[in-house]
Amino acid sequence: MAPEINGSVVSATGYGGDKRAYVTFLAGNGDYVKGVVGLAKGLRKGKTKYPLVVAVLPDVPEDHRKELVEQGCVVKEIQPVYPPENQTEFAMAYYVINYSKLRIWKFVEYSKMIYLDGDIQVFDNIDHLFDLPDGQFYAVKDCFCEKTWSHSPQYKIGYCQQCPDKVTWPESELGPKPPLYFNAGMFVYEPNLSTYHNLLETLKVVPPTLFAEQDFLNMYFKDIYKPIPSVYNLVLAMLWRHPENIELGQVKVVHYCAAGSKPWRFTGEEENMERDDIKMLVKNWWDIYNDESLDYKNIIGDDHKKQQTFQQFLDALSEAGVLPYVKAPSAA
Ligand SMILES: O=c1ccn([C@@H]2O[C@H](COP(=O)(O)OP(=O)(O)O)[C@@H](O)[C@H]2O)c(=O)[nH]1
Ligand SMILES: OC[C@H]1O[C@H](O[C@@H]2[C@@H](O)[C@H](O)[C@@H](O)[C@H](O)[C@@H]2O)[C@H](O)[C@@H](O)[C@H]1O
Ligand SMILES: [Mn+2]
Repeated sequence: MAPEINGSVVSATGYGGDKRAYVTFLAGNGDYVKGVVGLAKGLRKGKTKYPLVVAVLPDVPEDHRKELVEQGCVVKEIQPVYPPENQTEFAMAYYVINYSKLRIWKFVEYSKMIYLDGDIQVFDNIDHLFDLPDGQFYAVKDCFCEKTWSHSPQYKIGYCQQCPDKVTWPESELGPKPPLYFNAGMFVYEPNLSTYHNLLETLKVVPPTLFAEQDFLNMYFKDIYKPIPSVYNLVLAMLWRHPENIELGQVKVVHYCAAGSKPWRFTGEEENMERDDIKMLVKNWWDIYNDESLDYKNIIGDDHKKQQTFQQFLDALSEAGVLPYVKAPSAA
């Protein structure tokens, strides 16, 4: 039995025991904070049992952090991670900041986490994914058919893992078929300090490529990557690229990554944004974002709020190294 401090359980290894949480990443002082607020409210609507941790870069302003705490998020500041100097053109210039996502491997006060991009919405309870067997890296297969892939060999020959029989991979010209490739907007993983340090050391010697940290994570975890169904991360382009692979009514998680699809910036002018299913998914996102009954302040009673504040106080002490991870006594 782990030792106790002031009646609170301290996990024996200073690690998270069976502590679980969702985690997302927020950078800059722009409008992605709306995505994270929407995600917090969507997880609450699905009655998740677990908190949402937000890893924020130093450039996230105080008012955005305050809004996230008021929405019940656990805000943790991280330092940026930059890839080695290189002339690489990323598919999107801003992808360079996405390497900072790697900091989430050091959140070892949690034993298992589900990472979700800030442009993702969860429309159903997916807590059961935390029960997937340890030791694997779970994520959804990506699609190579969008223009963002136009510099890749896959795109140039019309090959996509979503329909591997459509174009046979030309082994004689391009070598062995690439391993299955996941979209890094959503994944189930276990924080671990030695993995964290090894990720950062490996990054120093791996030249950056088109899809930045997504490519890097695919290379790093290729031996333990386990695909999970697209219902857990609907990359929107699947709706027009591989409709035969999608049953929209079954989708639990939607990833607004297609060009022009970010709900909080939606104009409907970009290609495919005039589609009825896209307009419906954007409306579904706004319905949650605007639903005041899902605001944290309207959900909890005062004693829970005190408990939340006390836990954040303990988190701060543990983060400062004053205490190993300490779990506040349950309010129940
Ligand atoms: O200005 C930015 C750009 C990105 N992000 C975070 O980085 C993630 C990955 O970027 P994005 O989702 O735009 O990439 P995509 O999935 O569209 O390729 C976002 O979801 C946010 O969580 C952010 O906070 N601010
Ligand atoms: O930094 C690289 C990013 O690569 C991925 O986004 C891509 C990918 O999904 C392509 O397949 C789509 O075509 C494209 O639109 C989309 O931007 C991740 O979603 C994101 O979290 C992040 O890792
Ligand atoms: Mn995304």
